[in-house]
Amino acid sequence: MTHMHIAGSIHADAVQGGPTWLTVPDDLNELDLSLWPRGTHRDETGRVVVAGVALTDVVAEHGTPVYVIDEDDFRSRARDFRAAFPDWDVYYAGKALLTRTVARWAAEEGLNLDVTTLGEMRIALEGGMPAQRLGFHGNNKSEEEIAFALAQGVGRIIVDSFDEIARLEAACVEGGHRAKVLVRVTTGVEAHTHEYIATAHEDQKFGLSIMGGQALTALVRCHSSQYLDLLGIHSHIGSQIFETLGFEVAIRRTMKLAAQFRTATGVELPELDLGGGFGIAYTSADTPQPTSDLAAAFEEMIEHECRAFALARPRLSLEPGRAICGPAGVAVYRVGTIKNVELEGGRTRLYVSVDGGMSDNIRPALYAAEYSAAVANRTSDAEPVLSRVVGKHCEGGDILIRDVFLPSDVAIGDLIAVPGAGAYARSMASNYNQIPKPPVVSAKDGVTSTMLRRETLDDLMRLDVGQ
Ligand SMILES: Cc1ncc(COP(=O)(O)O)c(C=O)c1O
Ligand SMILES: N[C@@H](CCCC[NH3+])C(=O)O
Repeated sequence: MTHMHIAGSIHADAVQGGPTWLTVPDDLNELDLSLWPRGTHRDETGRVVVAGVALTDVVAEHGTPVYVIDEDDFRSRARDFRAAFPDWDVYYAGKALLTRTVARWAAEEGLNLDVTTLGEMRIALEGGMPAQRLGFHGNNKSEEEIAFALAQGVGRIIVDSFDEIARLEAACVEGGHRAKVLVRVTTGVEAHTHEYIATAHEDQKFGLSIMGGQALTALVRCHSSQYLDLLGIHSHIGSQIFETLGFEVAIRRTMKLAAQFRTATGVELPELDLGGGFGIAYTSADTPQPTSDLAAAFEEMIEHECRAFALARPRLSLEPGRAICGPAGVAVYRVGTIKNVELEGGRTRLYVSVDGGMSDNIRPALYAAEYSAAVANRTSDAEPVLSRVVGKHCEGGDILIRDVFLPSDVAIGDLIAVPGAGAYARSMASNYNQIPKPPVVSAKDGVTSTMLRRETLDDLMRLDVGQ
């Protein structure tokens, strides 16, 4: 895979040996506050403080690597969505980060929850999210998962295939249930994001195609089913998206589909879900829109398309994941070894190895995703050097941050803090190289509390039941 910047990029002051968007920072000790949980700062001794807790103290208690989630930051972003989209339903996408505590925060902030598996459903329910506020997704829901969802009274199931519609109807017959459904469609939008996280183009596994006609057929099929209550259309165009153009096209095409459905059945669909995908800043080159601007743009598009197709405004919903939990999270690693590697042209690159890597954050390896970092335990007046933060796995591609400026005196034992780490890092973690997964700790008003404990080697050994 070629290296690409998957979000916005700037092309100023290209750094020799670095990507075009990277600039030499004026002051490494200064944190770019657009990347960190709200209120993050350095204290008088230079330590990075998140939610009133110095990361050195978090590490003293919980070790490294550790994921720290600022509770107030998470809640405030949830509230931003509620305030910006007051009469919409906001489903927090649990795949980004889900623990029972996180489910409780979402429930308390008035969010609903998007779940994709039995495991996510169980954690959501045990965290106190009422079943009727769950939206159940997935392109291959099992009979067991469907039966569980129906028995719990999950609020809506987003169907993704004709096979699933039949499976769902069979489960309704078997359990004596009815199911509320939305049909996930592909709008053909080529979202501007990494190929692996774009989901509205035709040639991929999710949804039923509007262009190919399957979306309308599925809607009519669900509408005529005696076991299903069809609520509407669901579209999710992809993730880490900065431009509203893709959403505009998706809104136009889903509204047109709703109009075609009305022509076919005489019925107007009551709901439209536009999915998630709102991008966040991982580096200073990323400039996401404020949630309120997004909302204004969405409202304008909806109003326009409703008028164009003479449709009543449907009940609307969104599914932001990353935009709520991503900026709330910071990953903290400890530096273990440092190598100065000579490159062509007499240049060198500092390889800084930390005690985690692709097992706790696969995003750089999977999507060439970029991050930034700061030394969290102290300030430094040393000059900035172009560095590469790498993990401890047996893969050359085990790179956490391909290009980042660190102080030239970065040393063994220093703490490297990575902002924007709340979404899709710990939730996508693996045990590659038999590395136990790191803990997730919440922080609020100077106090930390463990949400997910660190896995232990004993946990891993217990799985190995062979002789
Ligand atoms: C159906 C659906 N909804 C919502 C999301 C959440 O996306 P994001 O975290 O980018 O907001 C995803 C993941 O991309 C998804 O697949
Ligand atoms: N996991 C992806 C986004 C896709 C998520 C789910 N549809 C990421 O880290 O960016």
